[in-house]
Amino acid sequence: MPVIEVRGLHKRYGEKVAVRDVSFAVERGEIFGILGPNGAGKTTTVECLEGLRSPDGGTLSVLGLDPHRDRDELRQRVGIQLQESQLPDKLRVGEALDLYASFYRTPANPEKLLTTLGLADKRDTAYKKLSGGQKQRLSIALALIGSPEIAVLDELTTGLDPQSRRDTWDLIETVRDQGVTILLVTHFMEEAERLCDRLAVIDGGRVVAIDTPAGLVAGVNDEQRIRFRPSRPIDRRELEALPEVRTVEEHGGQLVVTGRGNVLHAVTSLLARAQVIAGDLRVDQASLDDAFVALTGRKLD
Ligand SMILES: Nc1ncnc2c1ncn2[C@@H]1O[C@H](COP(=O)(O)OP(=O)(O)OP(=O)(O)O)[C@@H](O)[C@H]1O
Repeated sequence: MPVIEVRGLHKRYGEKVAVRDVSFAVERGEIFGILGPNGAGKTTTVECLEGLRSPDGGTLSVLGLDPHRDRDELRQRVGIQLQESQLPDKLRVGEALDLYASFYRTPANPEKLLTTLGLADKRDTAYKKLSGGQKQRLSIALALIGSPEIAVLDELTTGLDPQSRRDTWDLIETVRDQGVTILLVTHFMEEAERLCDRLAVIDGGRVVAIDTPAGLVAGVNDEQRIRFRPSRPIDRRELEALPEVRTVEEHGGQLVVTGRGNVLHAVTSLLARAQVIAGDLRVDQASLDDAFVALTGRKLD
C-alpha cells in the first residue's frame, strides 16, 4: 500500500488554478521527487499533503490518514523541513533539537542525530553563527527528530555550494537507508537525477510524467552517440552491419556511431575482436534535461 496517495488534486487561489488534477502515489522506502519550474504547483501540492491547505477537489491519503482531519496524528509521523528563517538567531543547535524533540512521542536521540548530520561540534553554536550548509543540515535534523516514517524536504539544497549540496545528497541517502520515505520537492535536475527513485514532473499545475529518472530519459530518446579514434582504420561496413547501429560517420580520423539499446557494448565488442583500440572514447546520451524539454517544451533552469 502506498504511504502517500494523491488522486485528482485540485487547488485554486481565487481565480488562479495552482494545481489541476494531480495524481501520484509514493511507496514506502522510496525517495520520490516532485520536479518542476517555479510556480508549477509543487509547494501547493506538498502543503495540501501536510494539511496546511485544504484541497478544492481530489482525495489525499498519508499513511492511510487524511492530512487535514488527522493533522495532529500525522505531525507525529511525518517530518517537515522548516524554511531557513523560521528559527530565532540566538537559539543554539542543541537547544533547538531538544525543544523539537519534546514535541514528539518517540523522538530520535539528538546526540546521535547531530553526529549523523556532522553537527556534533556545533551543539552550543547559535543559529545565526551557522554557515548556510550547517543551517540546512540543522533543518534536516529537525525534520528527523521525531523519528518520522516520512520526511518532506522542500528545496533541500537551494543556496548551497556544490560540495555542501553533494554532502546533503549523501546524507539523504543515509536517511532513506534507515527506512524513512522521502518526498523531495526540487527544481534542480541534477538533484532529481541523483537522488530520486521515481519522480513526478509537474508543469503548470499538472503532472506531465511519472517515472524513474532513467525511464523519463529513455521515454524521450534512447539514441546514443559514440565517438572515438580507432587505433587503425576499420571498415565502416562492419559497424553498419551491427543491428544496434543506425549511422556511422567519419570526421577527420574520428568515427561517430549512433544507435540504440546496447550499442556501446556491440561496438566495443566488435572493436575488441578486431583488436582495434578506441582512443578518446566518448558516449553522449539524452539527459533528464532533454527529457524535461521534450515533456514541457522548455528548459527548467
Ligand atoms: N497564497 C497564494 N495566493 C495566490 N497565488 C498563489 C499563492 N501561493 C501560490 N500561488 C500561485 O500558485 C501557483 C503555484 O505556486 P506554488 O508555490 O505551488 O509553485 P511551486 O512549484 O512550488 O513554485 P516555487 O518553486 O516557486 O515555490 C503559482 O502561480 C503561484 O504564483
